[in-house]
Amino acid sequence: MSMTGVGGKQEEMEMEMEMRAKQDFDSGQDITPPILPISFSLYDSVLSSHCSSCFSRLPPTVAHVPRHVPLYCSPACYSSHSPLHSSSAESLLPPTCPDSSDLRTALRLLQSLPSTPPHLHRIDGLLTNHHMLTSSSPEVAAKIRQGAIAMAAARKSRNRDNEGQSDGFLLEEAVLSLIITNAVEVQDESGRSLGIAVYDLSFSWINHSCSPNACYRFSISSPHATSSFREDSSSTLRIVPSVSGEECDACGCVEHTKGNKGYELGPKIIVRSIKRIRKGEEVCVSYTDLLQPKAMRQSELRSKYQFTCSCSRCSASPTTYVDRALEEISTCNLSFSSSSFDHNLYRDEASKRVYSYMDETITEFLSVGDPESCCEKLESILNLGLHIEQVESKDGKSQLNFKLHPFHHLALNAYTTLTSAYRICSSDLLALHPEIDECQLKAFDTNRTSAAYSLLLAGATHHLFCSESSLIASAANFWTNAGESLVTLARSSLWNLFVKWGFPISEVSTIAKHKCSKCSLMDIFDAKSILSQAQRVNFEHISSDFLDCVSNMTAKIWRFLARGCHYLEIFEDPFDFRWLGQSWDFHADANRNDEDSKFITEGSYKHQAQWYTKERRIHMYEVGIHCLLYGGILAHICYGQNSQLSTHVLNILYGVDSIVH
Ligand SMILES: C[S@@+](CC[C@H](N)C(=O)[O-])C[C@H]1O[C@@H](n2cnc3c(N)ncnc32)[C@H](O)[C@@H]1O
Repeated sequence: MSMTGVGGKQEEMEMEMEMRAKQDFDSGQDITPPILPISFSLYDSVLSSHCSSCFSRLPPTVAHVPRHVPLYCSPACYSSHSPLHSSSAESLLPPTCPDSSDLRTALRLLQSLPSTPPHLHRIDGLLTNHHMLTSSSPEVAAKIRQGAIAMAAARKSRNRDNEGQSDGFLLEEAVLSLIITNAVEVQDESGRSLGIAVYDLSFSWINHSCSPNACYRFSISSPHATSSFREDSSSTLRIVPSVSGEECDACGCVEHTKGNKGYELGPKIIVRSIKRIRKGEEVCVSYTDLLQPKAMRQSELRSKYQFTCSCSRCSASPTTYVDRALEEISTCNLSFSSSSFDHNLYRDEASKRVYSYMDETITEFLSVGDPESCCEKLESILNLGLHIEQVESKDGKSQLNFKLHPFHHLALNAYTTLTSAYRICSSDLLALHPEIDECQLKAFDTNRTSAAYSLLLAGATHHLFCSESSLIASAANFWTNAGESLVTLARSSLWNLFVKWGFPISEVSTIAKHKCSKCSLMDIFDAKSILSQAQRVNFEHISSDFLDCVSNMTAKIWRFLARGCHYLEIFEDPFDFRWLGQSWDFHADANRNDEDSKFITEGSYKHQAQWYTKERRIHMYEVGIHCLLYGGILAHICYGQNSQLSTHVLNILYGVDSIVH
């Protein structure tokens, strides 16, 4: 079989497709309806906890389920999905396949195709990149070939009479390549990865940009769910296919949104604008993590999707501020006097070493689960940096020290991990010794440090978001997390400890009683339509009012939150980074005042309790509310009013408001 197949015009098949806006959009508008997948599969690791058809979470079960047997939440899911599972031959895949979700998704798609589709470069309009992928690297080619062999073997044993089998594995290879090129990872509301899905042209023809004007979200709901968070499926597709800027007549193929293979259920995808988009402008989403520096993004896009990104962010000259910050490492020469020495030579080496050290630490934490050791190791690299010796010169050996800039992408990853590692330390302490006061105080303090890291992460990401607005989804998530940490801590029953010791600490009240008189965040958030409000008031004003307000309030608690943590104490303010120059370096003790030193060194734990005042509790609560409201507004813009993140914010703010333990 030829690569471009029989009877097709090669030129036509090899055209690069893209999607363009049918009309003008403001940021925060759905530009597609919820689109059903044409093929999808859960990851092996969640097969026993999630419905294989709609991806919703199953109630916990004690029954032993054999590996790779799909489970369903309802008869509707069973009848929608089970026949395909049986006919696609996926149960005949060798049990040794590592994670077979790619192969299962490919087998399901294959099942609905004619045995010899006319083209292997595009199948059902979707680009396979087969030729590029199989000629790019021997490893990728081998992986595709092995997968194709396993798929062909499974199909062969299903059709014992070998009916419809071709001699080679080209079709299997092409479909597997299509999955690699077009599949997206499906995540639940908490960001947990559940599996992969492939959508029809209306989504799959959207190209990538590192400064995209659109993002996507998933709608996962069980057919029997009574939840009110159903997506509005009445909206229409408001983007059109185009070839090099010219609208093309393929529109007919994208008008249907039910999934062209007849799936009635499955994780739906919705595309939404995150910037203003003019009619006719290309709509792009991101295929990669936008908080990675340029070199990492480019390398991932090249190896996975076979293209070199030339978007505005990648081709900016000089490199954008955000991309410089994400990889900024300061170099300090500890014992070498020659100024002619080229530090850059060692910078790449240092980056690699720091990367593998952090990667190992985080992987170890996720697998072994030792949060204390993880915190110690990550903070040591953040504080002390990495020393590289062995620099030979005419003056002898030298020692260089490399430190991550606080916005370095590895530092941002470290803040995320430290937030959860400190939180786990706190619950471990409470679970072990719930009755011992010292342990409760320690648990409170580790939670305080966790909240401080989440605030620093939100502040740092916000700083980058101000220069690169497509980072809105990260900003929404990090502000929400920071808000949740602070509000939870302010509501915590651990404050009773200080009351017990005779410190008058009143409980925090309802959200409404803490309405801020200086900003209108709560009104904007409470308005039925946040978005039209946000647009009217002008989003930039909302952001700057929020930052003014939250900075003023945080100034009253930051030292308290950061206390006792060497790295956090370096930051005088988690939102003001103007003091960080290009060649930044820090002296951890520089910002610590006498009061702070006393706090760390002096007296018994009861003596220290005087720092935990009702004013601090209230400020903490109010900062938390501000972060949640702002995170909720951002979430609304990038995910929509009924999205899981917006609902989560609402639940924290109002759902459990009356429950103050
Ligand atoms: C999901 S498809 C997108 C639609 C595709 N352009 C088409 O013609 O069908 C992904 C593939 O599109 C191409 N692509 C996507 N974004 C691109 C970009 N920014 N620059 C160059 N090629 C891109 C790459 O070949 C990639 O593997």
